Amino acid sequence: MVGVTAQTDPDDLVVHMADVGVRRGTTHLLTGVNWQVEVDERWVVLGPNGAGKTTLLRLAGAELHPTTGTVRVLGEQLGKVDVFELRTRLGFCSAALANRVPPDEKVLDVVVSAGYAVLGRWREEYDRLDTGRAEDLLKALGIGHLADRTFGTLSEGERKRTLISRALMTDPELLLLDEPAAGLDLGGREDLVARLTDLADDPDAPTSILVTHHVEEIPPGYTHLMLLSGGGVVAQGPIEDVLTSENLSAAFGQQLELTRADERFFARRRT
Ligand SMILES: Nc1ncnc2c1ncn2[C@@H]1O[C@H](COP(=O)(O)OP(=O)(O)OP(=O)(O)O)[C@@H](O)[C@H]1O
Repeated sequence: MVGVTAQTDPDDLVVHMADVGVRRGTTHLLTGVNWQVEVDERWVVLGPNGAGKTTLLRLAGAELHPTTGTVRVLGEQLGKVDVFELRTRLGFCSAALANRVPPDEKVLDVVVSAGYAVLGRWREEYDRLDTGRAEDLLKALGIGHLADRTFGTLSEGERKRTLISRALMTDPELLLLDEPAAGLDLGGREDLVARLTDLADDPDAPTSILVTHHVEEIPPGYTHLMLLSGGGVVAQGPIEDVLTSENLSAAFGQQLELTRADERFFARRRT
């Protein structure tokens, strides 16, 4: 395996998984995962459908406990910490969350309500500072003009950007993005990749982990890669070491050719 080197104190790691397995009945969703995410790293978790990517992200998001092994997030061990408290330090963005947003909720409220850990309620007296921060985040994601629209009227790309703004609202120490570009057209994907690149380049932005199926969706500025297949780690470490045609072919079970242009990646089947 490439790149497992760090001997950092586990308490200083953002995510620390040791021999982690997740099982449901007789199905092994993840097996033998060892992973260390350090402060300011930007990780991509890549792999085919059913590889275990979302399961891994939910562990890092304190939404799931491991069946075996230990998971520490922001220095706290799952099973020994109040996960509700821990989750206030995390920003999570997923399709599951998008489905829980009431369609008639105002975009600004979707974002500002993150500070109150609620969805679909807009009666709280939001602090002026919170509202200002939410407006700034929407602007930074290029959708400041949509603050007064309702969530249900947004395009898929606009929804994704609203939810990323929401995930950033509480100034999290770890940002978790589950397939942020899923369902976007080419222009929407490229726009989102550009926004995520800006975020990755921002020294004040949180450590982040992004799950995707597609190398084309890897934003420049992301530093590390975990390749998963069949619930196991195929390779992990710095992107430039790990993202190779060979590793990609092993993860996806077919002969793939990886090309790189500037800081972007493209893959196709070898002919
Ligand atoms: N509760 C469960 N019981 C049995 N199998 C499950 C359960 N939850 C998930 N799985 C299976 O575990 C595997 C990993 O699921 P997971 O959602 O983590 O994969 P993924 O890599 O995110 O997939 P995708 O890219 O398709 O979203 C899948 O084969 C899924 O069907």
